[in-house]
Amino acid sequence: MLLFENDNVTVTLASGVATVTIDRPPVNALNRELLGALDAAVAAAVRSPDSHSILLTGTGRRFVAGADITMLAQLDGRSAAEFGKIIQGTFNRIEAASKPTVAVINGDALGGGLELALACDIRFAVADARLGLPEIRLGLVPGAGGTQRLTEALGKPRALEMLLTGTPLRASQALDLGLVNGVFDRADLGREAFEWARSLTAGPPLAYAAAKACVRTNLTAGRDRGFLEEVKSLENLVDTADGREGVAAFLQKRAPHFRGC
Ligand SMILES: CCCCCCCCCCCCC[C@H](O)CC(=O)SCCNC(=O)CCNC(=O)[C@H](O)C(C)(C)COP(=O)(O)OP(=O)(O)OC[C@H]1O[C@@H](n2cnc3c(N)ncnc32)[C@H](O)[C@@H]1OP(=O)(O)O
Repeated sequence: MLLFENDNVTVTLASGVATVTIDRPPVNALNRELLGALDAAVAAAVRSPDSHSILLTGTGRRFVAGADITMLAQLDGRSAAEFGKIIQGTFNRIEAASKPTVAVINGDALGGGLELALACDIRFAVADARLGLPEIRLGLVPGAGGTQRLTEALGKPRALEMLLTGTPLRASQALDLGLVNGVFDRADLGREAFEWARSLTAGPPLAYAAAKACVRTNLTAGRDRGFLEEVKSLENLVDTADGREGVAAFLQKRAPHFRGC
């Protein structure tokens, strides 16, 4: 089932999994039009009552090779800052999506491409993918959240090593460092990622959103606020049908049936 379609982005829905596919040959480079379409596509996936998890991937043998450098060359300082705010906004909305998001890294994820993957909750990569932030080699710095999210993911020394050298990680190195959750051969990546996402579809949507909010609160407002978010989430969840259903199903020794309310 097709949830969204435009020149460069489509969203299909199958078995409760929405798949957002970026298609802008030759390397899925990001420009304003693609970011607008990506924003609308992810919003459609989040809005659909039939999607319970969201995959983001690219066509061809590259995930996303970053912002469109040809477009960047036309920018001055003010328009560069404007573009930075646009791309940060899109990626922040992806990070804040109420449903689990999975980056299916089907090839090189460089610059804005890795920044997009970093905005997702889970990352699976194909074995020959490279993941890096080469902006320093352009005399720039990542402007779509990469300096923040890479540091959160790897810690300051490893993040600065990647930021200052611009040298990408191979997928196996990214796995060893915990930057990705899994690495697969190209023939297996799509199926493995889809099955992982589908495994979540019978789960409790409200609790998924709450778990993501708790983690995000720690990252944005600190640990103490994160503890408070946990307590607030439990207070809200326990008064929902799903919050009662999970415990009742356990005590009745049956599978729970969560309905997202
Ligand atoms: C002077 C004013 C500057 C103003 C700057 C303003 C900045 C504001 C930014 C705010 C938001 C920041 C977002 C983000 O942090 C910034 C970025 O993402 S910068 C880009 C980072 N990415 C890269 O540096 C990757 C560059 N590409 C490569 O390393 C290689 O191309 C590759 C992807 C590893 C593939 O290599 P190859 O297989 O050898 O193939 P080619 O190199 O020949 O490429 C094939 C084809 O694709 C074109 N291309 C590749 N990458 C890009 C790209 N990012 N944008 C546009 N086009 C790209 C390449 O030119 C080839 O085209 P062809 O020659 O065939 O027409």
